Amino acid sequence: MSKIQQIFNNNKALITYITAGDPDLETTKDIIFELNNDGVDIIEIGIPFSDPLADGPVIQEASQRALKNGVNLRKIFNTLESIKGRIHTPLVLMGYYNSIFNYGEDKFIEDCKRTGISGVIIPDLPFDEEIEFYEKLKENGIDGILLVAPNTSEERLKEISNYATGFLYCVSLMGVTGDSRGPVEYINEYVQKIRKYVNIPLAIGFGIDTPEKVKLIINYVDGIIVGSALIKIIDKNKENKNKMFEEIKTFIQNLKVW
Ligand SMILES: O=P(O)(O)OC[C@@H](O)[C@@H](O)c1c[nH]c2ccccc12
Repeated sequence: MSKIQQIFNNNKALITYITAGDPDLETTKDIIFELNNDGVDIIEIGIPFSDPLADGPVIQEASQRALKNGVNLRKIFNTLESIKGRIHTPLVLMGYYNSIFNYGEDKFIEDCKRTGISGVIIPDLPFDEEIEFYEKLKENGIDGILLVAPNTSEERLKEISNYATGFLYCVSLMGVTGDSRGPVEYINEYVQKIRKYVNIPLAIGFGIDTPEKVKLIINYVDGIIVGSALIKIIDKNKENKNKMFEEIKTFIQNLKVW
């Protein structure tokens, strides 16, 4: 059982997303330590990209800020290398396929392994577009985390169940990240449909930004993913890191309603 899957043993998981290099990589490092100490269960680290199709304005802007700072995958891996062994929370790298393709798939996998990355999420790379890549990840002990959306067919869920590892990322609505309409009222039905075919943990993300929302959905799922709301806290406090870490701590504590 992978490190990620173990997290879900008798435990609901709080998964948080940050964009690497926003506001800068040194701060990203400190934020990772903070989240690690605050009891976050899995940390998603986003590779900034110029054309982030699935992202709403908050994460788009975080990406822009990071890119302006010259952040790239090589520098992200260097940062990860420097904290290796000091973080117990599993780390998941999330990025668009273009960044990984340009970096080189094999080099990417090697560097994930070298820096202790537990999983990878590539929202624009369905498993059957690059089966070999996903198999290579698995051979190297890295979970290739797949996504489903409310319009994913039962046929497709069946196929996905053969490949999905770690947890399944269930997008809460047809939209982009940070869409505060999510999660939707049909969460119970949505999750039950998926569970008919998929027997790994289900985590839901997109639009989860308050403890009230978490309370509404936590009983149906195995984990929740929070991104934009955290990015807002980081951006708002970028001139005062102590305040940033204080606010992150409180935010995380309040989200853990279970
Ligand atoms: O920002 P939100 O609405 O809290 O959703 C999580 C999301 O940010 C994170 O998992 C994510 C960031 N970029 C993505 C692209 C596709 C899918 C998911 C993501």
